[in-house]
Amino acid sequence: MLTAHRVADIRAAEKAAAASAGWDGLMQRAVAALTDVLARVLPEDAVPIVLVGPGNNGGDALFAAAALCRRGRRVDVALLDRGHVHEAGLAEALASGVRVVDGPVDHDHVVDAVFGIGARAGLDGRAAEWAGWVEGRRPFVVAVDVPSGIGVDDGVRPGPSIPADVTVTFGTAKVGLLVGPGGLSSGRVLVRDIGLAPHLSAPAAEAIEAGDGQRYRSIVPGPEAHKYSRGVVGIEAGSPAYAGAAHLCVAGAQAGPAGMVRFVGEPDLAARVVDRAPEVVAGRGRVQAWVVGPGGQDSPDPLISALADDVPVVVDASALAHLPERLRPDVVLTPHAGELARLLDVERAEVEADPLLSARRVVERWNATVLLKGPRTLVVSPDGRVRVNLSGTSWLGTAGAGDVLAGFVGSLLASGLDALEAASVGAYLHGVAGARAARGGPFPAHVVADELRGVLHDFLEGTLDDEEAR
Ligand SMILES: NC(=O)C1=CN([C@@H]2O[C@H](COP(=O)(O)OP(=O)(O)OC[C@H]3O[C@@H](n4cnc5c(N)ncnc54)[C@H](OP(=O)(O)O)[C@@H]3O)[C@@H](O)[C@H]2O)[C@@H](O)CC1
Ligand SMILES: [K+]
Repeated sequence: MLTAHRVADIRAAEKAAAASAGWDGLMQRAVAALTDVLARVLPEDAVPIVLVGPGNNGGDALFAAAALCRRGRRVDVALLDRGHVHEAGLAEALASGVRVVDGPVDHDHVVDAVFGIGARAGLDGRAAEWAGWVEGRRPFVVAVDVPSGIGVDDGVRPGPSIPADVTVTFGTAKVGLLVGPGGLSSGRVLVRDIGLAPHLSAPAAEAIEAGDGQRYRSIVPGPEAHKYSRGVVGIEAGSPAYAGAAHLCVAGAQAGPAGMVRFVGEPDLAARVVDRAPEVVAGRGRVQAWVVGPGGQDSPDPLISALADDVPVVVDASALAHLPERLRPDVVLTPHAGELARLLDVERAEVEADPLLSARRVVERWNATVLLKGPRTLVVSPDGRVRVNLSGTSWLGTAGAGDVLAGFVGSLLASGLDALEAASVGAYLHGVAGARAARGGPFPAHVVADELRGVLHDFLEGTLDDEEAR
């Protein structure tokens, strides 16, 4: 599990760690980690420019620049403000042969050490000019700890910023490296240990990784299992206009761990679903989780009757327009940004600018778990836990992919995972399945359902490849 913390918690952990390692000791661990990454990701013959701000973030990079020079590399450094700079770092850089220049010119490699966790979101003045230069030239950028200009705790990007290809972050990830525009500006996030772990509080957000399958072995059927013990998922989905949503939702559910899928809907549609998926049982009966809404009619009835069963419910698409006053934590709402904006009666752009805040508002308003679909799908629980999904591919933006996801999450709920786990495992594996499907180029959504089965198997067996999952 990748963990992310808020700045206040990181500062507290640093303080505790510094009590034994000393502040300089901690910084030198960060410097060693940064130097190591820079030496690997920057070509030998490149002359990077290090953009240095006033704080310790700039200090880290000055020491790392010095270390690279001592290894025979050439490094340029530009100082945001000569009057405010990590003096010991600058002295070591100068003594090691770093060249101080006015600013970036024709550099193809940039190390962004303007601001770290002391950053306020949005750049102005000289830092904003540098951001403009980066935007125009598009060099390869390595961010030190965080890309400068983003909100470190929330991933907002209210003004100019310096997007990174790689972010080397110390001790733990920051929430802003994962969510919202900041998450999309951080490139590949490499977390490097500097000894904070024993001092960190509970993470503010987590992201499932390829190696986490062992945690979910409870969904593998035991020797005594039968179809009912594995869980039954009930689906009310599809309509004459969107018959395909019923098929795709069922396909998603069948790819999951539940032992049986029940389908409730118009007799014609139910007959077509069973024709296509003969294992499906049409008609009502006991279920351990419901999925309502994919491609559904504009009616409150499916959600009302699903909620009456008192089992976990996935509420998707058309059903999102019919929420009662209050829900329960075992209800998973699965809006995309536009649907979530409608729930909050705000513009879609407002949701996209700060998805975590927007998702939290819906969680608080309805007391339900929210899975906010997007390039970085978020899952937020009423108990405060947050998961960010890092798997996937832009090719997943395809009609029907959400129907597959809703069915798959329903199946995970029916098998006994709690709402946050079912939603986040579902989003993660759905993303991996999309990435696998995309190896052959664009794909229709039913291929995601086909891939899910194998992806779930590999995840649980511990054989999923981390590279494939990104
Ligand atoms: N502590 C440790 O043990 C370790 C720390 N480490 C490293 O230290 C980094 C944190 O260092 P840091 O605390 O010095 O903060 P950093 O972000 O470099 O500078 C803050 C300064 O910038 C200014 N400023 C901010 N935003 C601005 C804006 N938008 N526009 C203009 N100005 C702005 C801000 O001004 P202020 O907000 O105070 O007015 C303040 O003066 C951390 O990310 C990691 O790299 C590692 O070495 C491991 C050990
Ligand atoms: K930085």
